[in-house]
Amino acid sequence: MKAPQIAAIAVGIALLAAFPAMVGNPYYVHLVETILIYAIVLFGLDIVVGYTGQVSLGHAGLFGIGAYTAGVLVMKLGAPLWVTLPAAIAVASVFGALLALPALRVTGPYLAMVTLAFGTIIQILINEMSFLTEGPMGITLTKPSVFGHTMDETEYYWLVGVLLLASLLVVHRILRSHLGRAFEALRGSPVASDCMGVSVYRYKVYAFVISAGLAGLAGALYAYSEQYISPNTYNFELTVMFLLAVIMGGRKSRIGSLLGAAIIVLLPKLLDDLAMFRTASVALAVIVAIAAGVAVQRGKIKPKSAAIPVIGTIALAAVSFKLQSMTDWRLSIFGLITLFVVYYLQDGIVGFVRGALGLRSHASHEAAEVAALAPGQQALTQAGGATGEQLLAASGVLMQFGGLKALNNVDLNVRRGSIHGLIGPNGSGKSTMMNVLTGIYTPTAGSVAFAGHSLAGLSPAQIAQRGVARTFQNVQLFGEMSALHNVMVGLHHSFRSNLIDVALHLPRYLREHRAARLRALALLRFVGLGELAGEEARNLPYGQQRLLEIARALALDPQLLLLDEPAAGLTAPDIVALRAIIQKIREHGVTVILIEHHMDVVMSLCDTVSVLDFGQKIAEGGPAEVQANEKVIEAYLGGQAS
Ligand SMILES: Nc1ncnc2c1ncn2[C@@H]1O[C@H](COP(=O)(O)OP(=O)(O)OP(=O)(O)O)[C@@H](O)[C@H]1O
Repeated sequence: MKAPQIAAIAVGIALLAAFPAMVGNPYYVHLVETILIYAIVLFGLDIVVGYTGQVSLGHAGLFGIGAYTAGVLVMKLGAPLWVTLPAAIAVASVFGALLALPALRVTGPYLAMVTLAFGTIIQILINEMSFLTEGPMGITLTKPSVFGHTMDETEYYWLVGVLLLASLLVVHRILRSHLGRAFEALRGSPVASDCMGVSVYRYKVYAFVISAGLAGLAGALYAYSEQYISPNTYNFELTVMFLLAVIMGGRKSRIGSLLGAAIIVLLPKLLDDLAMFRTASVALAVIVAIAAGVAVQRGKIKPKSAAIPVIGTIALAAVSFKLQSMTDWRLSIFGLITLFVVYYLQDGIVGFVRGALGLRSHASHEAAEVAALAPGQQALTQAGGATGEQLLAASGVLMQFGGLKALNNVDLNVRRGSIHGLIGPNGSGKSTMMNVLTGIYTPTAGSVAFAGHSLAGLSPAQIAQRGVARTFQNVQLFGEMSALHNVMVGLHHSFRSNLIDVALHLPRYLREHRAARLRALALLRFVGLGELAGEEARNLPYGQQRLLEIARALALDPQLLLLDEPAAGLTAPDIVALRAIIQKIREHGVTVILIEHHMDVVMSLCDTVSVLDFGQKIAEGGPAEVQANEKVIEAYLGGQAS
């Protein structure tokens, strides 16, 4: 972290700590306390929404579970704070795991509906279970006691501040670690995550559990803060507010969460007070005008797109001076502001400001790090096993989609250390074979054995962990992540660190992180992408995206690498470089199955070539032999051959 950043954080913390003394008014202290508590929920919700890309409308329910766990423990057992907070985290985490179950089956609007139902059920249960929760009457609590001393409003505010900072640090560290990269990867491409050994199922559950734990902690803090809890609080409106706050503040950002929390707490208050609303809307118009001016000048956005937010905020400021009373307009203005932010600032306020000021979310010194990398830094490890022995044996593979036999009784035997070509006309079943070998499709009949062990019943992630890596015909990168982080997802298997190691930055995690980073940089250099290590994958040209997929697959330390049309979309010089890369991969003992339409690439690289046509293997042998095979010529050229 750079010195100005550290100074800014120190000033922020000092201001936060001194706030009660500065304002002196308990109402404002309570307001900021609520913002801090909501921010803890939003840190968690952002993991689910911003990082893994799932929708959750169940977080108000989880927040309520935290509040009621603390409330019930205090009411029934007189439990102290050090019991209620961990209990709230634990109970909410268990419910978070339950909430994750539908996310494993459905996505998008369906998931929104299921999580919404979850939240509603929780609210009803709290209402109905009067023997435990006092039902609609609610539970009254006092501020917590520590060592026999009951905290006052300011002391409790400090406690919330400390827990907010602790949550922020832990969440930030998790999201910067291999766990965070796994969350982000499953948003970018679930199928590629699985094929990198990062189980989509497992990491979705982790994300929901961590997120729920934070909601539980925040709920418990909220119970003490309000000193009264009732089921009405944890309703649909609150859950929508939480979601809006993440979107408005800016997803994948802790500052965005804090900003979002401030908006949802302060905006309704602001709309209650006309004078304050006028001042705030003028301030907003000035800020937006300056930000838009800077962005246009730097060429980040076009004047036309800058005009809409500028005009919108100026119009809002003008309207504020026309209004005589806020009462009738409160909800309409709230709705309009929300609509405006969500529609025009799709990356949220933080995303907009970052874009306008040309700031990057990731550090951009990766390219320099590659340049400084020791020449001997190893990219590939030597794959074990005796060259020439059978590595992969697929026999009698049948893959049926309805009436279509995409693969019909196909045998494929691949020797260790070889480059095995798999060719055939379009639609002949090559990619289907890849998907069968990597566990994405379960074959209708037949068997696949890898290194002497059957792959039957294994998930794609388990097959990847056994040493089978792949690239995809339609590139499947994690678009929002840098090239370096894409490769580091492939190195997920090299981490043994758990949540504690990550949260506390224990030596084991730091060692693994450093090693993985160096290895990823070396892999990028290996495929010639060293200069672009810090670039977001989606911004790379198509050909380089293909090379990045190869680097990511190699990060798995595979014994077998499946390349699905790696030369597609590459220029002639790039194809020459690709050939050299594939040769080097083989020299490291990695076996390669190569699907390719560029026949010169196949013929110059492959030791053996198998040819598929209409799902059946029609020929197999050395490149020259296959090229001269009449059935192959017929398949490729149709009737013209004869
Ligand atoms: N999930 C699926 N559901 C239904 N049909 C499928 C599915 N996947 C593949 N197919 C069909 O199986 C056949 C083989 O497709 P596949 O993609 O394996 O061919 P390919 O040899 O890789 O072709 P190309 O070179 O064009 O990529 C095609 O007819 C395709 O439409």
